[in-house]
Amino acid sequence: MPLARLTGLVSKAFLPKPPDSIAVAVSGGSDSMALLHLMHDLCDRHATRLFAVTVNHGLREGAAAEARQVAEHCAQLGIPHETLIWTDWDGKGNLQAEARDARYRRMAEWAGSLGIRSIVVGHTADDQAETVLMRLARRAGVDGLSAMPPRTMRYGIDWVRPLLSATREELRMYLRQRGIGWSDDPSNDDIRYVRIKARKALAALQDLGIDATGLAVVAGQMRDARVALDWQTFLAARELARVTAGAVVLDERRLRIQPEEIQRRLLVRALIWISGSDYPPRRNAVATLVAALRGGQAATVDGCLALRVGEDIWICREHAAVRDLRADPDALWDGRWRLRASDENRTRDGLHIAALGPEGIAQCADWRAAGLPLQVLQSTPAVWRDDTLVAAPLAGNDQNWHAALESDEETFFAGLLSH
Ligand SMILES: Nc1ncnc2c1ncn2[C@@H]1O[C@H](COP(=O)(O)OP(=O)(O)OP(=O)(O)O)[C@@H](O)[C@H]1O
Repeated sequence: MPLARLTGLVSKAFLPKPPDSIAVAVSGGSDSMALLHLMHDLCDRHATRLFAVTVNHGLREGAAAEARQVAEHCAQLGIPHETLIWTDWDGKGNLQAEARDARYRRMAEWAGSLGIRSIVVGHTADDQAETVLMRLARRAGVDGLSAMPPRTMRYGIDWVRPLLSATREELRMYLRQRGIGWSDDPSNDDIRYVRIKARKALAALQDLGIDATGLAVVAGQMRDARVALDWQTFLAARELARVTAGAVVLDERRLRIQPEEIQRRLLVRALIWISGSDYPPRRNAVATLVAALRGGQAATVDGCLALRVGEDIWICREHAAVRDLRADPDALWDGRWRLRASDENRTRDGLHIAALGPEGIAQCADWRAAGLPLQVLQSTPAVWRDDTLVAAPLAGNDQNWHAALESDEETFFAGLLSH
């Protein structure tokens, strides 16, 4: 009897009880229609206000009619429903990915305007298994194979996926038992999409006894392994890492005795924290960087520079990656530095901030007194008037200006645990 199990899955996702108001994202397909009903029952029991939302991407004939059907269905259940229209695609990039991203953004904006902080989505064990297969094809490691998490914070919304261990068939059985219909998206049969290829491959793997539930369990275990690795990386970082002048400094001898995966994770997190990138650098790029450092060489990746200085490895911004940046002196510089003048009355006209770079060092006679490696100092912010250096706070040449990181050492350490 699937009902009790499915009811249990949605209540478990919101223990001890759901928030006062919550939204469910309904495409009109079987997964999200089942989710709509399961959430309706749950919210009824807890007097939670449930809202529903559908995004019409306008990409298929029939999309508007499907959205209308969802709206009518919600009206019968007494659930306020909104259809959001997405017509902004500029023809660039991957349509599927663009549509997904736009969908999440639009739904987040809509929820924010109603004061809703959580949106429930209907990803299933089948979606999870397809994701695992696609990631295997891309030679993913523990992180990639952990597939979709049960919750994600994105665009200020807590996205909840309570059905990750339920199969599509289970949900369809639930709908049939209740006499509820759903729409079938014809693109779900379009073999040009990698996801649909993975779906077909999954069907073929049944003969080997590999099914969606089994692969979803693997994804869950990978997620646990990932959390354990993140903790191990965090504890290692506390032992051997520190932040100085916006750079991450690693004690090379202590780093070397860590398992390779921990070394890699620590380097990756340092690179992400410094570059501000949303994505980790490619595996090959990190492997090349590790090899270079072992050989005592410096290497660059994603606008960052890693170099060996005595017993330490310094990872800093590559000054050339930010040297052309021009901003007003009060702006956030390179996504993480904020400059302040102690004398607020001094004129700022004609000033801009750019990396100190070799040109700045050339105008900074006693930069060595700062005790920082040359390359690190070059990547720090400096105040300029045209080509003339006005202040280089980290080189200590003008006491009137101070530079502070918006994202400090604690943020770096916390970032090691938040994935
Ligand atoms: N157009 C949409 N409008 C609102 N929510 C959507 C939309 N498309 C997807 N979602 C949400 O994201 C979840 C997963 O999306 P996915 O693309 O895997 O689903 P689908 O195959 O389009 O539909 P379903 O999961 O309902 O069968 C859906 O279950 C639903 O909660």
